[in-house]
Amino acid sequence: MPTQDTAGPTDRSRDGSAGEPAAAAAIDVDGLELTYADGTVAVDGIDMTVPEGEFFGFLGPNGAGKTTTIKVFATLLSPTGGAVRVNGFDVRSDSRKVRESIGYMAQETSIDPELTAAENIRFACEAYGVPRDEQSVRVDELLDLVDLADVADKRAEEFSGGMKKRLDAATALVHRPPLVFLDEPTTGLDPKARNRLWEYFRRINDLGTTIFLTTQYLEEADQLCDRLAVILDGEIVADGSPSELKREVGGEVLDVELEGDGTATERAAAIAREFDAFADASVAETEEGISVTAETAREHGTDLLVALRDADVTVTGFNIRAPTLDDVFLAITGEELDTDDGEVAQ
Ligand SMILES: Nc1ncnc2c1ncn2[C@@H]1O[C@H](COP(=O)(O)OP(=O)(O)OP(=O)(O)O)[C@@H](O)[C@H]1O
Repeated sequence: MPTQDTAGPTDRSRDGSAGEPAAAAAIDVDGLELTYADGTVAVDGIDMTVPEGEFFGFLGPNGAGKTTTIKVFATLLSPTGGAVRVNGFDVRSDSRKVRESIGYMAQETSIDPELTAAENIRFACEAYGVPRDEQSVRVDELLDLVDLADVADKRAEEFSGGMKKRLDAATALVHRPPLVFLDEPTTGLDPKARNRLWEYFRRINDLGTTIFLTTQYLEEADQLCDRLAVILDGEIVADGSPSELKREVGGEVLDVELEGDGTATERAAAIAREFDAFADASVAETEEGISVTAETAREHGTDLLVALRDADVTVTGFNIRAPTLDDVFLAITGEELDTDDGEVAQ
């Protein structure tokens, strides 16, 4: 987000024209709505507050409204309803100040493949108005931060997908913004490259930077985020820390593996739903069989297995475990989060 004069590295002053006091929230959202020109309601009245220093996750399937929301925060789209303050500045009336105080890593990398790693960062320094005499130090610092110092003089076109993403993350940090937006930064990366990026994001957050991350990967949200919100069809349907959300699912999960086709699964699911010992259970059909989440899953799990056997359903395996974020998602939406991995890059 190029600007001429940026806020200094540690300058978090709020000298907005209205002279507002310093806000403790990095992001404050009140009734945000975003309807596109063609009438698509992408964001349908969301409220949220992200305190400074937090690692916040915005989780949802494709098309839920994550990118639209992040674009409003980064002032690339203007809200059609509600109010949003970022680093204390209003996104409508103070958009320049918002842009100066944030870093934004978009879904598509913004690096120039013909430039070297160091040149890409230096270019970003110019674009963000980092003073010339500070640029060399900044370039070295950031190359170190994302472990690209040893390939500083290599052209980005020679880099793997994961290295390009790391370089892209570095370019979003040249002006040392207190808040960084990461829009699905690991989509399409293999697990190893993904893990490495997580390390850098943790490092950036440990240095005090607030992070707002969108992801369709439940494990990513679970591993990284202090708190998260789940968005579905433009509305926030759950929020809290990963452990709070898991607790809300209630009880434990009994996974039952079944022999046979979909008919056996359907019958088993029907039996589990009507099973008296499982009040308020949620039952999902999975690839292997069924998953039953209930307060009494541990206590009465074997009773269900007996009931299944009595109904001639063959159980080939079972396991009782604590809920994961997948179960949270399943409980909220009734569907597993279908992640479209796309191409896999190293
Ligand atoms: N420029 C646009 N004009 C009209 N509708 C749009 C536009 N951009 C996005 N949408 C629609 O708005 C809704 C939310 O899209 P958005 O890209 O914000 O979702 P997302 O959660 O980021 O998904 P993805 O992971 O696919 O990017 C979708 O229905 C999408 O088709």
